[in-house]
Amino acid sequence: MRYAVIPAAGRGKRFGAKKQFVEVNGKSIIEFTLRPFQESSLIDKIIVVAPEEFIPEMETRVEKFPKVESVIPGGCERQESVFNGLKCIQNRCSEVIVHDGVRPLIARKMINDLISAYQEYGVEGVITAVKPKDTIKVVGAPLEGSDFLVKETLNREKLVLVQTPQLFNFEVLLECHKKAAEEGFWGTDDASLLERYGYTVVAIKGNYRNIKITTPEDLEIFKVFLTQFEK
Ligand SMILES: Nc1ccn([C@@H]2O[C@H](COP(=O)(O)OP(=O)(O)OP(=O)(O)O)[C@@H](O)[C@H]2O)c(=O)n1
Ligand SMILES: C[C@](O)(CO)[C@H](O)COP(=O)(O)O
Repeated sequence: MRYAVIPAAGRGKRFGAKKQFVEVNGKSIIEFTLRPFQESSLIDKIIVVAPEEFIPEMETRVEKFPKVESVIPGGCERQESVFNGLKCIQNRCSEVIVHDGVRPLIARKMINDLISAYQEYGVEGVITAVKPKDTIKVVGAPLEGSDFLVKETLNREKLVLVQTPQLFNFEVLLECHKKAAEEGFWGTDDASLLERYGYTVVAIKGNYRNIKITTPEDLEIFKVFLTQFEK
């Protein structure tokens, strides 16, 4: 059984609102995100993770997606929200795709590519990533009046910008989440937990259009990409 766990329990501090519920053309961001999972024949069930006090609102938003098995409460951090999702499908799932609720431009092809790569490479995790286009520097505490003190420049040929969806062997991901919780380790994505505990993760090409709506300008970019998506 292949589940998708969709963490959508963020508070939207950087955006200034719960962006998963923001509407564009009469549809909320979470609805855009769920559609390809609902329509994919390769996904059996979906778990949506929501802020506890917004579970009723989320349940209304997901009514038109019959694959959504349940809407469950999230935690303080994204990692805790995903962990809650994993715990509720324990013993019923062999593979799990984790995808941010606020990456609404995921295409069905990306889900297919991820699953094909997982089957082809036989590794514990497959993620999606794109190459950085800008120069990336490490910074330290700012000098007075500046924003950052520049320390060094990284070789971008060795870097990728990681997206979701990410696909994992369910038991491995659950075990890694348990260990991380015990150790108090917090990763900014799920693959970082597998890396920490010695499992193999490979990356396949993501898509520059698969943006994460984080700050208000991302919503403007989403609207532009959406017009192209729907053409
Ligand atoms: N405790 C949390 C925090 C985040 N998320 C989800 O993880 C994804 C990526 O999180 P992010 O973009 O950081 O969203 P927010 O946490 O809402 O943003 P901020 O950090 O600005 O509050 C989003 O789908 C978000 O809803 C979650 O399920 N539980
Ligand atoms: C998981 C993720 O989308 C990969 O890029 C990202 O790390 C989530 O970060 P956020 O700060 O929780 O939005």
